[in-house]
Amino acid sequence: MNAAIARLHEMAQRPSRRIVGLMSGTSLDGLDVALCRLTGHGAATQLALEHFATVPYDDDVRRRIRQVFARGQVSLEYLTLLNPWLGRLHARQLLNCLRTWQVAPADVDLVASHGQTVYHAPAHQHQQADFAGLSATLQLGDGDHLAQGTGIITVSDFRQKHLAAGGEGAPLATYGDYLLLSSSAEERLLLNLGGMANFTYLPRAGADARAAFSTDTGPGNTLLDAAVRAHRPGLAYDEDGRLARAGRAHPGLLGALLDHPFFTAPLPKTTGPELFSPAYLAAAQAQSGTAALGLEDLLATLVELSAAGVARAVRQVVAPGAPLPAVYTSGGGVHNPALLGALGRHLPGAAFASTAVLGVPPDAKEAILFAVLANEAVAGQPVELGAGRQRVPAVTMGKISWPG
Ligand SMILES: Nc1ncnc2c1ncn2[C@@H]1O[C@H](COP(=O)(O)OP(=O)(O)OP(=O)(O)O)[C@@H](O)[C@H]1O
Ligand SMILES: CC(=O)N[C@H]1[C@@H]2OC[C@@H](O2)[C@@H](O)[C@@H]1O[C@H](C)C(=O)O
Repeated sequence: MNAAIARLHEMAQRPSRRIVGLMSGTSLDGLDVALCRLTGHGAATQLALEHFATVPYDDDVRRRIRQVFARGQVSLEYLTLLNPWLGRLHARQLLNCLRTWQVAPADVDLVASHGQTVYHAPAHQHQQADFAGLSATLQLGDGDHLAQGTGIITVSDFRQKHLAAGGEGAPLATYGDYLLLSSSAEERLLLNLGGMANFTYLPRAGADARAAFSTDTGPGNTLLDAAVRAHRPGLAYDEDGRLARAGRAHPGLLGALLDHPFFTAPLPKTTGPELFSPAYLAAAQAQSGTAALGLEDLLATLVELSAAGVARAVRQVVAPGAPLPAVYTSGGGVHNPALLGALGRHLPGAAFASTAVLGVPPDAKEAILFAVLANEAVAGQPVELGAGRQRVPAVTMGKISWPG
């Protein structure tokens, strides 16, 4: 028998596994690395986060990814080269983390690698008549290169199975959120404020699991970051929302931005920077006569847009007058008081807390979720949330690469 298959068989039967989750999100800020001890599987999964770090990308890495990121037309040669290059980069970044943490690669059971999304094309968003009705998504950072570069069996490319089973390839947070964070005490909304904003709705544990699902709600930080970069080259984002807090939202521009069918489309839905791009912003500015708006007012408006997108989606889940579920926030947006303030205004009466109070550090959550998916791929069963009603297919996800 292949030694890697024997190792997989052995680790699948063990009570616990040590899995490192890797996530490189749409903000291109760096690689999130979460070393997890996962005990059990399915509803019995228990998480102990041993270490977490975000390894920042330098300007050269960001420049290379931006050559293809969310672009309709790219050099096919460049894209082909970027795939193994990112796999090797992520392998080196992971090995550096393990060295710092004094963990031997041989003591890690699995790498769970999301890779870098470079294009997300849900059926409702792309305009390719040849592929009408087909959803697709592409993540780079090849798993074989990670396995070969680290010597650790690697699970990668999680989104393809979700697509193959009828989903949009995202959000995948549903599964891990459901397994780790359902509560019998309360209904929950787990709100992730990354480049895109998305949430998972969790009914009370023990109630009808078929109600659990995740959806994107629109932009999170992506347009804020793009505006800051355009007006203040050298700055990556609006630190602590200082610029946005100094501005006033422009109602005409906000109205033009919200006047997009994405915001009224039924849930669940996914999107990305392909739609919520500088071109979308420029069109709304032209329509509202706000092309010359100052940066502070522009950011104040974009913060309102992100919060309004979240609130509109929440209102599609929660019946009018019904109490709002408890909201737990994660992602880089938790560090932006302007965004949190806007959310408070758009969802009055909601109780907000960070996922940290649930034992999941907000910056580490997405990397942890991929470790959970890899744990299910090896030791679990397809997570059954109900017959695909909310496009949450009952599948295990990820492709397995072994070294050697
Ligand atoms: N101190 C801060 N003040 C304001 N904004 C911040 C701060 N720290 C992080 N952010 C925002 O968070 C972003 C990074 O968020 P995160 O790492 O969650 O995104 P991501 O995982 O790349 O996105 P996605 O979840 O869409 O894939 C930054 O680009 C910035 O906009
Ligand atoms: C295609 C893709 O990479 N989507 C990401 C992105 O970042 C946030 C949002 O858009 C979400 O849909 C998803 O990531 C999380 C981890 C998910 O799948 O749940």
